Amino acid sequence: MSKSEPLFGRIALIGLGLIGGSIGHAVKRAGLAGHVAGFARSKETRARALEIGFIDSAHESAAEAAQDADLVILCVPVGALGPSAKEIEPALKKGAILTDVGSVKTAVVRDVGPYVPSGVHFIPGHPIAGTEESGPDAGFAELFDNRWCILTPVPGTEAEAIKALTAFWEGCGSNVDVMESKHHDLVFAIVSHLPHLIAYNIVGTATDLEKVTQSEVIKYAASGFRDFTRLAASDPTMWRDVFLNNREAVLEMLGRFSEDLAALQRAIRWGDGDMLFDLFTRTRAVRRSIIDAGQDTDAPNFGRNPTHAKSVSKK
Ligand SMILES: NC(=O)C1=CN([C@@H]2O[C@H](COP(=O)(O)OP(=O)(O)OC[C@H]3O[C@@H](n4cnc5c(N)ncnc54)[C@H](O)[C@@H]3O)[C@@H](O)[C@H]2O)C=CC1
Ligand SMILES: O=C(O)C(=O)Cc1ccc(O)cc1
Repeated sequence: MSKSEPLFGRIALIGLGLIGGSIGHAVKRAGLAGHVAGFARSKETRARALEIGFIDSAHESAAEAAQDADLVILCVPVGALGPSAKEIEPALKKGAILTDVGSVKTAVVRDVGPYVPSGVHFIPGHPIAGTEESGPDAGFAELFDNRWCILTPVPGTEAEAIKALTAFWEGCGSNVDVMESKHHDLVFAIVSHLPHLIAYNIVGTATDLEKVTQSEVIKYAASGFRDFTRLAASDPTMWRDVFLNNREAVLEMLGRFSEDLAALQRAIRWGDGDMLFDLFTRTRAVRRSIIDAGQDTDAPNFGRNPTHAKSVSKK
């Protein structure tokens, strides 16, 4: 990513964890802003963000960080987006773009929408990139490279504002798609939210088993189970908020999933090998399609902080 004329004079990051931090790093890498202002609730997080250098100024209130900003990005858990928007409402300047990075979109339109002053362009967003880590040290500039970022503007949003936010995410390394918020929530219920729920559940079930001790689960964990433990290590607050705020779509997908699981249960009970073989053949092809589409989960930066990877390999 080469540096060019900044797209925005002042950017405000509200929330300085994995996503806020990664945006800060990506902005610095590509020179997308003249100044990056940051807000986090804790003094330690603000100090750490300044020390790492992904923000230029740290502020004790979200409103102070958002003051005079051309682009304000809410990077807090979904349940905290509404209260954060309420807090910054009086500080937002006319013509500014307000966006977020929440994993759920319909609830964000509902919760943030009422606090958008006239003349401010509100465009909900969702970068499809992340890891199981959180906090200011988890962020890294490459997180968004070749990943999708979905924008879900409400009808009537100015095209120029959507264009500017698209250019921003492209500057961070992403490819941008636009879709309707309800559709977004349905798609991500199956490709992201349900997989996390299944991971939380299987890891919970395994560690609850009476006859298999927790130490045996840890000792003999095969790679399939290990993959689930990575997802199940994701931030509890973030994922609680995702499930509480995408309830309908997740329950819809969970209903379908349970029916399909019952069919598998029946096939195993009745020794229906053909059914099992046919399904496993179809699912194997899906993995190949993902890799062919360039979304290779084994790519070096998928779900990995390269800084951490380096420090681990040095040991
Ligand atoms: N972690 C991931 O893989 C991805 C997360 N997202 C979304 O990004 C957002 C942020 O997630 P992360 O950066 O991963 O989380 P994080 O836990 O690393 O950072 C969250 C930040 O929000 C602050 N915060 C937490 N509760 C707050 C509250 N009630 N009021 C004000 N500030 C609060 C924290 O102090 C921290 O600065 C979430 O909405 C999540 O759905 C989107 C894509 C991927
Ligand atoms: O770590 C993983 O495997 C992820 O799935 C990352 C992720 C988590 C939540 C999102 O809304 C988008 C991406």
